[in-house]
Amino acid sequence: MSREDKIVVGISIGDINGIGSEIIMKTFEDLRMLEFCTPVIFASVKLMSFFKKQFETDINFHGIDKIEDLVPKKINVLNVWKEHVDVTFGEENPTGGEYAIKSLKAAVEALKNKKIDVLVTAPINKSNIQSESFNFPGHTDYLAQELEGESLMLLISENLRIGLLTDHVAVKDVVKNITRERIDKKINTIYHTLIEDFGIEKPKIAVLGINPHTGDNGVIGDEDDTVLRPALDNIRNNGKMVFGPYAADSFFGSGNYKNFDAIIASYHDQGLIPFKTLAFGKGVNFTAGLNRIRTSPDHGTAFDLAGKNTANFESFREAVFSAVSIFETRREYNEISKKPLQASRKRAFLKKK
Ligand SMILES: NC(=O)c1ccc[n+]([C@@H]2O[C@H](COP(=O)([O-])OP(=O)(O)OC[C@H]3O[C@@H](n4cnc5c(N)ncnc54)[C@H](O)[C@@H]3O)[C@@H](O)[C@H]2O)c1
Ligand SMILES: N[C@H](C(=O)O)[C@H](O)COP(=O)(O)O
Repeated sequence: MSREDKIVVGISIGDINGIGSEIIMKTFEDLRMLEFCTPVIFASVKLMSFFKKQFETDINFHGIDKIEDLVPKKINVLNVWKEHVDVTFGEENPTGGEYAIKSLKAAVEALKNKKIDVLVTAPINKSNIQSESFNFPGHTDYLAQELEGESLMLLISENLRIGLLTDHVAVKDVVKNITRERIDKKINTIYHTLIEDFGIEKPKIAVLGINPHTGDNGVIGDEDDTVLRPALDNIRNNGKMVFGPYAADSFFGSGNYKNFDAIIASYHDQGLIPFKTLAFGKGVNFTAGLNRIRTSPDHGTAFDLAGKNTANFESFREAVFSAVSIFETRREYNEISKKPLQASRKRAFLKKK
């Protein structure tokens, strides 16, 4: 397989009744995208031809039956299935879930076997994907099982990175999931990803509190004092620049978030509400900490817009750019790390980022 040195970007189709197909095609309609990456869409040529007609685009696909046959400078479509599939835009139904998972499983297999360099996932619906063979609340949890490493859901944009201590966890279960072990693992992951994937030499990390006003000395809950503070003190004593816990309510409004390379929120909405308020449409969801790279847009299936040709594709395009950029930064970091005597090269790498 001649890849002409382009990074191979595998793309899972997501829920076929959502906006996934539209944002993928809008992204690759711009043929300049093919100058720095080779896309492979995991779906079927039949299905993609249906979408092409639906959205009246003149995009050209190159159908392949084996990943080894992919061609650089083409928008490759790997036939993961051959049968006709009914698309019913805007409908949450079992077909949408079934084919989303077929596509995702094939793409993750290719990622594990290094047939693709990075994976960019189009959005899935968390309800219709559930089955006996797939019982995960999202991509992050599935990838954490399939790949190696300690995963972290990390939302990134040009000026903001927010990671989550607990991600797809019901609010009633958040507190019991915030353990010393989890805090150590998540901080370790964000620390290493900032250095290795983003080239930041001495990362500064802020952590948001669990309770309102970080508990106000135990008046509104004591977990900030009994669990979070001791864990962060220990991490600090071991040399990492970790700050907080900060009261979450004023952290973004005050502008304090601009002083850090990344912010760790205690639970999903504490982190994702400010992120999506500040960066929606341009943000990227990166599964950090694993031995392979996966990104996705910062939004979901948007069934209300599906089939209408009005969805914004910029976040998906950013997800492709980010995956490629993280892949290159990590590769460079790993190459330099293999030659520890070249310390000056490593310093230069970290400074130039
Ligand atoms: N990466 C993923 O697979 C992913 C991410 C987020 C949500 N989801 C899932 O998607 C489903 C729907 O979730 P939701 O309704 O909470 O969020 P959503 O992001 O699908 O929609 C929220 C709002 O944002 C709008 N919106 C979303 N994407 C847009 C785009 N590209 N252009 C313009 N407007 C856009 C929608 O029209 C809607 O009004 C849920 O099952 C959720 O779990 C999946
Ligand atoms: N929490 C993510 C968001 O709101 O954007 C989303 O649910 C995606 O999760 P996965 O990447 O795990 O599918």
